[in-house]
Amino acid sequence: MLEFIEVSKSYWTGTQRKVILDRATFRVELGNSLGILAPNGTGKTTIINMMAGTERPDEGRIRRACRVSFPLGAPSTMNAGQSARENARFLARLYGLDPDYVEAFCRWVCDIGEYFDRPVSIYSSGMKARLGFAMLLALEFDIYLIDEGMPSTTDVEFNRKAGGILRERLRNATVVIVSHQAKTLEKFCRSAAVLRDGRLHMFDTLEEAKRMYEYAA
Ligand SMILES: Nc1ncnc2c1ncn2[C@@H]1O[C@H](COP(=O)(O)OP(=O)(O)OP(=O)(O)O)[C@@H](O)[C@H]1O
Repeated sequence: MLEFIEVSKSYWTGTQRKVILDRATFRVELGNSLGILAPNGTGKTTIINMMAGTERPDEGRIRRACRVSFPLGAPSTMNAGQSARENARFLARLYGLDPDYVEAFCRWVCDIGEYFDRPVSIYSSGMKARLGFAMLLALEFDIYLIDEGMPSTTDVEFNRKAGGILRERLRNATVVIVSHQAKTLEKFCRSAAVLRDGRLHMFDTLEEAKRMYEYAA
């Protein structure tokens, strides 16, 4: 279970205070994947980063009683000067896993041929997205954090494979996806929330959340 207790977070923009969360209390229960809907610039990434622990709340507490992932696509998960192979093996050592397994898994998921052994700095954005997804799914977490949906590649086959892997993983794990569009959440989330004016409004179904999101838009 991942719990926010009376969490407040805001930024000073230079002229005013931008409130992301205002004494927000909510829980992500294991087995109940959650989608959070919010317009651009309202704080989705900040909330995901607070869930991951890379951003601190100004006030309140965040309890993680399970293994919570780093966010999918977080730039800090890859060393651009190293190859996908080196990144995968480093990640394996960091998490105490077999480097041969993690390398083989990432090589299979990425499917980027000889580029797997070339530095990440020369990859296209689609290749980086594939590697980010592979590195996240190579590790076992109870809750996977995804910012703005699955990797945005144009490769239909990869998208199908990635969706299949995530669905398989969700038999035993939970996902939190933040997005500005409901379509991104449809495939993977059971319940949903809408972020508005510093509050997270929780709903049992995505349909209910969509109604509030679209009504208030
Ligand atoms: N370190 C910071 N200092 C000041 N303002 C910040 C900082 N980080 C984020 N913000 C502001 O806080 C707001 C929320 O940012 P955040 O990136 O969490 O939003 P988002 O909903 O993920 O946006 P997008 O959908 O555009 O990616 C934005 O207005 C952003 O400019």
